[in-house]
Amino acid sequence: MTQAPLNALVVGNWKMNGSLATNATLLEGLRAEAASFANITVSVCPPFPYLAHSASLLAGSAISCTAQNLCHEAAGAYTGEVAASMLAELGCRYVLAGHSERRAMFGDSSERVAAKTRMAFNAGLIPIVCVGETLAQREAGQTEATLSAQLLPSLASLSPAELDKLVLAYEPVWAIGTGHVASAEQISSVLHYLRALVASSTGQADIAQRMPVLYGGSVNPASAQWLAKMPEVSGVLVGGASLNARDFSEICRSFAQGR
Ligand SMILES: O=C(CO)COP(=O)(O)O
Repeated sequence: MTQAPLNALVVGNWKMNGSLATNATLLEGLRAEAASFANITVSVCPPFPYLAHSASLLAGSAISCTAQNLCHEAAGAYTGEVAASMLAELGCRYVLAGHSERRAMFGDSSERVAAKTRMAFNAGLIPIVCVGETLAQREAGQTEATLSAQLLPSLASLSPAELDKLVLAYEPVWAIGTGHVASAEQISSVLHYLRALVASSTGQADIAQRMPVLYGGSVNPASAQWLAKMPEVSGVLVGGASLNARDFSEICRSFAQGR
């Protein structure tokens, strides 16, 4: 398997946490450390109401904002939803699509995630499509079938140019917020499978080989040290540890030094 691109991507998913005051402290702390991870791409995902504020606090830095979700339609009568174009206007570079919490709690089917992926590309955003199996699915030997069913609809409508920009995130549900990081062997096997799946379903083997695939699930400064040394891991999607400037900076630094 060819090595993933060297420039790692580390994304901090704040989920539904934060306030104007704590976000300012967190981002100030990150900016103070940013020089130590300048050779990688770092992005944070504030909740929607804080995107503009966070983007203004990050102005002039290399750290970007990613949105946690987007609407599956472009505009119109979708009360409570946020369009991709709005996120682009606020300066978001990436947007998560299909996070397991959205799939499990908010009805994001794989077809809906595919529509969100399309909306993201239409607005010039880069979608980070998240996939991951539950413990029951893993124990039943259904990991690959689950990931395939989650991902294939999103791949179906993409042009080769779009496919070449797509980012995937493998987040096993049983590893999220549990303190239980997947093993290097488990991650390696799934990331290999995902790149093979992209290659076989799109016919774009070269793009599949270089497609960035992140790992997420209880990443902390200690696990980031060995994750950063895995060539097939293009970066990480960090939840809890991204709420602490020191921990998140340390994770970013591991990837900056490991590349
Ligand atoms: O869901 C995640 C990131 O999107 C992972 O969350 P934790 O790092 O808190 O396990």
